[in-house]
Amino acid sequence: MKRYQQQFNAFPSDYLNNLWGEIHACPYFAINNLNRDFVGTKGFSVVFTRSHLFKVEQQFPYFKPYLDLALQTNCNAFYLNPLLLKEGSRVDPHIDRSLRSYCKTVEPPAVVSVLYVRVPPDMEGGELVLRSHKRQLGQIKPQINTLLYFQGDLTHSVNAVKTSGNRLSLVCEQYSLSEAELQEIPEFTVESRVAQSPKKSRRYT
Ligand SMILES: O=C(O)CCC(=O)C(=O)O
Ligand SMILES: [Fe+2]
Repeated sequence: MKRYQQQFNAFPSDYLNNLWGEIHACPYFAINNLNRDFVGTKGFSVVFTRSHLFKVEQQFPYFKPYLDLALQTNCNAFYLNPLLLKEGSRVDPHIDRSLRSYCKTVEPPAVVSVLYVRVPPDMEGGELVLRSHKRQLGQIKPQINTLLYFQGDLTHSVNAVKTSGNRLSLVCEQYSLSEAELQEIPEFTVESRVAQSPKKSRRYT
């Protein structure tokens, strides 16, 4: 694969509207606690292995068309997250490696797929910047209904959104793990601030 590639007009437009509605209606959809790099964003995450793809499709049927198209056959573990940015939100430079909380030795994903579900018209800011060893490879201006794939070991960031409106992307980190690593990954679990038990959730009082 090239370092990144884009597939334009990936889905029928009613699918994007459906995704938008379903993600907002989902009880897990809440202020993100992904990590400090995600500033002012909302979302939730579904962690699953290929053997439990059927569970994702059962519990979140609206993700199925995306998964059917975007999942790579050589990958066996996935971290799927809808991500909402509004005016002032940004994502600081990082390499996706969300499965590290389950398995310390995990390498970055083989590939990351991103579908742009909604983007404010005439959005200023909000570009995805891809880098390899400090060298900028591309600055991608999100377009609705574009499915982007990028090599999973690239450092990337999202510039602060300067326009009002919503930038919703559906991101999937796709890993090709060894059998031993795969044992450490939950077969199916949802991560959300909403799903945290009262004991675990931090309170700022
Ligand atoms: O929405 C994007 O363009 C990328 C978001 C991102 O980097 C992530 O969710 O890890
Ligand atoms: Fe990322």
